[in-house]
Amino acid sequence: MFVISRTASSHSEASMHPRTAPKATARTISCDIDTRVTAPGAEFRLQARFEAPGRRIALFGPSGSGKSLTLMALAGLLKPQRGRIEVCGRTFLDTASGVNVQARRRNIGMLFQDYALFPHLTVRDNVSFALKPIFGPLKAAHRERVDELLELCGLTALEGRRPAQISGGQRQRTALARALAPSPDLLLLDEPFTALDQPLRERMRAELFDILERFDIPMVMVSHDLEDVDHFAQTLVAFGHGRVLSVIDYEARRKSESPRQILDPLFLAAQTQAG
Ligand SMILES: Nc1ncnc2c1ncn2[C@@H]1O[C@H](COP(=O)(O)OP(=O)(O)OP(=O)(O)O)[C@@H](O)[C@H]1O
Repeated sequence: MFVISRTASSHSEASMHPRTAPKATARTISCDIDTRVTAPGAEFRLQARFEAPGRRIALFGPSGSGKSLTLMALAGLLKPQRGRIEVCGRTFLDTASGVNVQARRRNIGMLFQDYALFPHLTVRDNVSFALKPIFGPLKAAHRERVDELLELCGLTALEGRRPAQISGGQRQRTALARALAPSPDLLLLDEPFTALDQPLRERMRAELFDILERFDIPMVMVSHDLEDVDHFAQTLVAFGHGRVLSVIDYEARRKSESPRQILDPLFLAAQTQAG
């Protein structure tokens, strides 16, 4: 679907141009779910209701407020007891009519804080994983896509190494390249920078932003980090104690307010609700 410059010598120089115009589908995520998750001696009720426009959506809120569970429901890894989820014009879940699109059919790329790389596979094999047929080698077009992603993410020289033999930032890039390999329609990121030190976090934020823009992929990011939110969010969905407290046009508010002016009251509201 995309052409990546073959002449680029490093990921920072790589250029990628959509061959087609950006997807015209409505870039809205609407979620209205009500479910309980239980663990021995504990139960958590998640009532996440929001409609969020924009290509970069941040789910923001204190620890334990239901952000990751909501992300899992979007991905199809958690089936809510009741509700409806629509992503960019596609209905993924509608419990009233019995619709529940399987996770692997949602065409969603995921990047989690621990990266979940296969430790026994090389960087190249990790990136190729989702494209690999059960038997036989990769198709030529897929091999080319993996080559391009390795180059774009600055991993070509490391393609033969295993996750234990590369740095945290390189692991993060490998996980990102793997998430992008099947040309996902949506990228879900759960605290993707948590494992990185501050200078690397800043660099990876910039690199991820650049890659998302080049691929023109909408994304939903879970974070309770003010700088992550400020770097990425167009729309902010604020969580508190299993509920959505508000949906904010972050980009518009940022024109006249600082991140703290926007985010501090949300944290306060979440704590008040929890208390
Ligand atoms: N599989 C599960 N079974 C039972 N309870 C769970 C399960 N997964 C999460 N929870 C609970 O649900 C609540 C919300 O969890 P969730 O991971 O969505 O929070 P979060 O907002 O993403 O927090 P954090 O920012 O710390 O990751 C927490 O109290 C958590 O302990």
